Amino acid sequence: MVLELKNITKNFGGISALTDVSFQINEGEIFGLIGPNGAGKTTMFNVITNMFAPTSGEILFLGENISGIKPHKITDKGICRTFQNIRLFSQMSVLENVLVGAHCRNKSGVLTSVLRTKSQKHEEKSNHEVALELLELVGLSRYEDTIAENLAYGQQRRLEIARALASNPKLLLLDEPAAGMNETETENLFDLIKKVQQRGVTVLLIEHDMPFVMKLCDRITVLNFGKKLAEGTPTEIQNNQDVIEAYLGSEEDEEIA
Ligand SMILES: Nc1ncnc2c1ncn2[C@@H]1O[C@H](COP(=O)(O)OP(=O)(O)OP(=O)(O)O)[C@@H](O)[C@H]1O
Repeated sequence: MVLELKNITKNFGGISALTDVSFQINEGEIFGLIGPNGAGKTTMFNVITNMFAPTSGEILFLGENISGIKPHKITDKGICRTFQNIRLFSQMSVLENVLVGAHCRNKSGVLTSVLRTKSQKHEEKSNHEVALELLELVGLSRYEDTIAENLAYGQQRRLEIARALASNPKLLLLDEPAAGMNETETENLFDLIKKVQQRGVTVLLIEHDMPFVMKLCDRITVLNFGKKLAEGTPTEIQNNQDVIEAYLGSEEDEEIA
């Protein structure tokens, strides 16, 4: 098991964003976290990455309790995320963006950086190789020198995934990766996430595009008003009466089936 969330509750003042939510993600799964607006999905990502601590509950990553660990240490442990809004270094090149992500996997400290030791030069070389390989994976090889902000929207999203993968995560969290994408971009994203899975990375994603989620995910947890409403395979979720009612009752323009 890669991730185990045990009875997670998160309160913001009087608001309970998450109430007693538990679920587990197995190694190699693509796991979907869905639910109407305000259901608590992003809060769950923030709790997993320790942007803030849960009010109560436990997070186990590869069997280790990671509650309370600093966010940058979470990356070292092997969890990396993308955000709802694109957060690239817009004035840096495509390759440089991925190299920044690769920096997290380095062992060199400040002194070795200054002295440019043999081991650091070796690290730089291997970072460069890894970055090029990841650009190939996400289909951006020929844009390595392009300034990130000049990429098309779907390409920027794929670059974010390459940057996240550069830290060599075991678990990748994707927050609405298909948001704002056209049909072709969404299809490319689908293929990319499958390839990420084939590399042995476990994926947890939040997504509102229901056909995309249902086709892509191995299992899904549904949140509603901060509580777990259902969990199961895409088929089980699509046929779950509580889920259907929650979505029919929401004001969103999304359908579960
Ligand atoms: N930092 C915060 N401070 C106060 N309230 C918050 C904070 N973050 C989230 N909330 C509240 O927690 C609840 C859950 O929000 P959250 O953003 O996790 O939902 P969501 O499922 O990700 O929604 P969406 O699909 O719209 O992104 C909401 O009522 C929200 O207003």
